[in-house]
Amino acid sequence: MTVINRIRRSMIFLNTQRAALVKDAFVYKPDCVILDLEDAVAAGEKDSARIQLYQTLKNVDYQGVERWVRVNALDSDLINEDIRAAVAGGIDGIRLPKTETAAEIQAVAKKIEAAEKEFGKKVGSTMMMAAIESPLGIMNAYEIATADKSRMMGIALSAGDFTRTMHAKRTVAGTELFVARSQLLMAARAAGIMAFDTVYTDTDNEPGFKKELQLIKDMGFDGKSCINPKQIGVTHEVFNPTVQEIAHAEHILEAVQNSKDNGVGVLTVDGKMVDIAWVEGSQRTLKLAKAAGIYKGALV
Ligand SMILES: CC(C)(COP(=O)(O)OP(=O)(O)OC[C@H]1O[C@@H](n2cnc3c(N)ncnc32)[C@H](O)[C@@H]1OP(=O)(O)O)[C@@H](O)C(=O)NCCC(=O)NCCSC(=O)C[C@@](O)(CC(=O)O)C(=O)O
Ligand SMILES: [Mg+2]
Repeated sequence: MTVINRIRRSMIFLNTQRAALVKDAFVYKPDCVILDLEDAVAAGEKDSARIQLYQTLKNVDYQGVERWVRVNALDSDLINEDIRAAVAGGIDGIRLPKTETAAEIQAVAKKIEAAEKEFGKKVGSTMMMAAIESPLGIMNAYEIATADKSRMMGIALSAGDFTRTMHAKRTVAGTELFVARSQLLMAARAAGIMAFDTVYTDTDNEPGFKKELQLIKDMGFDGKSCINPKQIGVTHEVFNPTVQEIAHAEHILEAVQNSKDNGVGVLTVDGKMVDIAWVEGSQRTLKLAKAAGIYKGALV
């Protein structure tokens, strides 16, 4: 699956209403940018933000940073023009906010296909991701994740709207998000697509942000939606495999290979039991490290 064969630790929201924010965001080296036409843009500025979006996509070289557009929701009267401008500008993917059903993904995929045809783009070349922001969306996460097997790159949790619709309160521990995070992750893994965690709004609280990053990395998320450039470096730092994780993964792959040659199934590596079930995770660690430019070995 080519769409997920890429590292996406950080996706930073850029408010398309503000030219100064969108024109050189690539200098912060995020893995992806999300040019926002939805909630960051004031109601009276939607048309000018969309024009700004098109000009940006046409004129700014994002230097390899993947470019996504968060369009307005399917039930808005803005989404058709949002998709046309994004596709005409040559976007990599569309992020649909407030997704609740597979039918919504299929309806948006049709609109994207129509825009690809209208603007002479290869049909199927625009990826999609769904932001899930409500209990109904969480209940339908697997159907959403599998609604379009060729376009869907990932699903993302959006905690601001999720806690609103749950009548819940964001807490430091994140207890209110635990089930939603787990269910969204399981849906993504079962569908074979990527999973992204929600934004962290307390931008001056780096220790708190780091703790949340460690939690979601350990749970299995692929990356995080960000809102401020100062969140990018720390996101990469936490998501990148550590020196110890890289060394341990190498030891496992070498030891399992040797033990296979010697007819041994279970063994001890760095003091811990290991068998064939550890191989895939170790390969993933090394692939991630290679994609991040911190592993040059030949084991993957
Ligand atoms: C929070 C704040 C206003 C703080 O501003 P401040 O200016 O106080 O920040 P400072 O740190 O002082 O900025 C230092 C320098 O960086 C520049 N700079 C700042 N932010 C930048 C950025 N994003 N990109 C590039 N550049 C940036 C700034 O211009 C300055 O440049 P300079 O003046 O040259 O030094 C600002 O960050 C911001 O607007 N963030 C994006 C907010 C946004 O898009 N929200 C919508 C998406 S969430 C949502 O909708 C909820 C969700 O839907 C989520 C989901 O779906 O997942 C759900 O339901 O949960
Ligand atoms: Mg939201």
